[in-house]
Amino acid sequence: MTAPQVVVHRDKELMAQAAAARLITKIVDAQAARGSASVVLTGGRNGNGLLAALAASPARDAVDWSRLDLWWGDERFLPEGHADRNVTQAREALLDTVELDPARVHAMPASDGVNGGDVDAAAEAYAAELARAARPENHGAVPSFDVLLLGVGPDTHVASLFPELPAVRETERMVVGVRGAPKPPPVRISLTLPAIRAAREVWLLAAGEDKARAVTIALSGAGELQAPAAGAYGRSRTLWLLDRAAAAGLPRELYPPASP
Ligand SMILES: O=C1O[C@H](COP(=O)(O)O)[C@@H](O)[C@H](O)[C@H]1O
Repeated sequence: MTAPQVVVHRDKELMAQAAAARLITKIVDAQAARGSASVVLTGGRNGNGLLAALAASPARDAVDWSRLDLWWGDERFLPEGHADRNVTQAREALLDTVELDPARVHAMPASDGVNGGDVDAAAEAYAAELARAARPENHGAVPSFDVLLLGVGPDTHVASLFPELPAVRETERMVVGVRGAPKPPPVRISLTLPAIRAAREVWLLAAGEDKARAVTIALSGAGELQAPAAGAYGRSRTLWLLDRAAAAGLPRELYPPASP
């Protein structure tokens, strides 16, 4: 477990731009070191804000997009192309504007795909795809993602791991089907906490007043069953990227000294 590091930016626009710059650097460094990079995307407002900022950044041309594997931390289990699917929103924000290798874009299954409406079968299929991509040196059933992004929900959910639902208790499987999510749609697919913790770096994004309570709870010692964001950490680094509004409830000792 890595201790959380907190960075606070002035507002959500600056947070998105700074996170995009950070992600570009991380991808370029991973590609220089290992030939390719892998990133797990998140849905939600802050995740899409980061992708839009990346699309607008001139530095995006420093990335070799054809040597980037993209995975998803969760997906709303809806038909292919549905406007509420995280992959649809990511395509609109960034993916359709860069030269990705389609074989390296690992979208989670749709509800009208080969598994039909069986969300458990769809979750198993995604787990199998992750397992095929894992290398022996990864020591697990998922690749060692370079960066795994997570938007933090106002209820402290991350990916589609909601407080007290069975998915957040999962300790064996890497991907699960989720039913009864309190945020629509109720049926989803999610990486589990063990899969999230296989990442080298986990970056949690939260901006806006409506996230302040969740951020304070998750960073103040709450348990992961009650506050799933508290259980999300990376092997080398856990970074909380916030704006001032989301950081407003943090106790002084958690607030970074050099914040504006
Ligand atoms: O439904 C979801 O919500 C969370 C958080 O979204 P936000 O809009 O409150 O920032 C997101 O992380 C997740 O991927 C998504 O499916």
